[in-house]
Amino acid sequence: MEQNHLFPVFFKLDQLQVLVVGAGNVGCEKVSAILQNCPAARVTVVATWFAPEMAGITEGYNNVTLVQKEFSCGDLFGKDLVIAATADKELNSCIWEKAKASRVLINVADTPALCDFYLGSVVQKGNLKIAISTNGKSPTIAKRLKEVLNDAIPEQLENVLHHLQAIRDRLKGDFADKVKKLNELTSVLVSKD
Ligand SMILES: C[C@@]1(CC(=O)O)c2cc3[nH]c(cc4nc(cc5[nH]c(cc(n2)[C@H]1CCC(=O)O)[C@@](C)(CC(=O)O)[C@@H]5CCC(=O)O)C(CC(=O)O)=C4CCC(=O)O)c(CCC(=O)O)c3CC(=O)O
Ligand SMILES: NC(=O)C1=CN([C@@H]2O[C@H](COP(=O)(O)OP(=O)(O)OC[C@H]3O[C@@H](n4cnc5c(N)ncnc54)[C@H](O)[C@@H]3O)[C@@H](O)[C@H]2O)C=CC1
Repeated sequence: MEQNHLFPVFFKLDQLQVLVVGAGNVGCEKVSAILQNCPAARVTVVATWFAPEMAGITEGYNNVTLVQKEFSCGDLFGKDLVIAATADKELNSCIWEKAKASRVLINVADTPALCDFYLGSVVQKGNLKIAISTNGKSPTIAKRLKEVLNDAIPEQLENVLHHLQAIRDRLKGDFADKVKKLNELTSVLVSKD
């Protein structure tokens, strides 16, 4: 079977600078996804025009800056991640070239080959977060699977996480002891009986 070789990580976007170029449907979706996951994300959106929805999506977020202008190389300065979401293929690959030259990680929304990273479909239940990727095969299936998992995961899991954190903080002994105790305590979750 083919395998998905993407390596998943969870970014702290309140400690990083994100640039989104383009504020049409796709730019709006990406900014919305970022803010739903990390309301304190530091985001700059550069676009020649802004879809009206962008105002609503970013309203009240003083960590988001909207700049109406054409993209220029200087926009990448000080950025950690870039999402190119313009409908102009040539411009997207120009942004890609400049990002690579500056060693800024880039996602070109319409061109998987020019993505250093993909956005995932995200299940969120309190402190739990599950990111789903189909290796770019079908984002729609990722979205559906998110809905299935969202329904399947009980709300009470949040309580379990809080209790486990309290136990984890209280456990004495060395690292190996703690690992053993925590594994014993949670074994019931995966027992076959
Ligand atoms: C490779 C990737 C790169 C990236 O964007 O990061 C990528 C690429 C492309 N998406 C396209 C289309 C659509 N994308 C969505 C939706 C989502 N797309 C997302 C991620 C990713 N999309 C990355 C792979 C993730 C993986 O590994 O599975 C999600 C999960 C996360 C997010 O974007 O936040 C989010 C669901 C969020 C949610 O709700 O849970 C829908 C459905 C919808 O909106 O309902 C459609 C229309 C239906 C269709 O075309 O399938 C096109 C064609 C563009 C065109 O034809 O013009 C390309 C380009 C191509 O494939 O060549
Ligand atoms: N990865 C994904 O999830 C998906 C990707 N796409 C792709 O994403 C791309 C964007 O699609 P839409 O948002 O619908 O396009 P759109 O035409 O609605 O918006 C394009 C945006 O780019 C901006 N822009 C254009 N030239 C610019 C420049 N020189 N400098 C700064 N900003 C500039 C415009 O001002 C506008 O805000 C398309 O190529 C589309 O195929 C489409 C659907 C899903």
